Amino acid sequence: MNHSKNATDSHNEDQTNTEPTDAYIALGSNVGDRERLLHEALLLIDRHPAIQVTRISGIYETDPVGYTDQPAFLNMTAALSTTLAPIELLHVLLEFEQQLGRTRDIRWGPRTIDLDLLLMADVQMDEEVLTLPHPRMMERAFVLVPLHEVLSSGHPLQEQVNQIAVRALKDGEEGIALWNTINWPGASAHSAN
Ligand SMILES: Nc1ncnc2c1ncn2[C@@H]1O[C@H](COP(=O)(O)OP(=O)(O)OP(=O)(O)O)[C@@H](O)[C@H]1O
Ligand SMILES: Nc1nc2c(c(=O)[nH]1)N=C(CO)CN2
Repeated sequence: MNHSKNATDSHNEDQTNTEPTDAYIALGSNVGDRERLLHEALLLIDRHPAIQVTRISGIYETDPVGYTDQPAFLNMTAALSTTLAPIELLHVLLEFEQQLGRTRDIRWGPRTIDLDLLLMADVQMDEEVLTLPHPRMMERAFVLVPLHEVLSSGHPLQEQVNQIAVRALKDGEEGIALWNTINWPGASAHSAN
């Protein structure tokens, strides 16, 4: 990736944080060309001057959870490095959801793309507009299975995430199966570096 990501870029005028921070996001899609939408979302995110996609997981096909009368999802996760503050990153993700045709009709219902912010360094906050860590992530195998592929070694949640993910894959009861991997330029395995 040869995008300019310096702090003087016009997209960065509101930036409050100049040190890059690790963040983890979950991506989901169950409407339209699901795989293309995930790929488009990653490209939009990586092209943002203050964000770099550093690792991506495989893509998993998953049974719908919560509201079950809807098509299967494709889910994946990505590790990011960003100089944005948490709320700024959330707004960028919400803007990209809009660009990719996201509408909000049924809670937990079908969507072209869902971009959830899971973790951002050791930030903890509990506001309606942004709760970190994501309040439902530890109960969602469709998040934890791909997350265990990209979580940095030594991350405080690594052991817990790995345990749940390995159990979900072994039991085979969570309706999760590896679907594909995205061909990401410069990627070795699932790394986007
Ligand atoms: N960690 C977070 N990541 C993304 N959105 C969040 C987060 N915390 C709070 N929100 C808020 O939740 C709102 C609704 O998000 P969204 O429609 O994607 O929910 P959902 O994906 O249907 O359900 P869930 O939140 O259970 O994943 C967003 O507009 C955002 O302001
Ligand atoms: N399998 C699966 N189920 C879901 C998903 C999702 O991404 N994958 N997202 C939801 C709302 O965030 C609700 N249910």
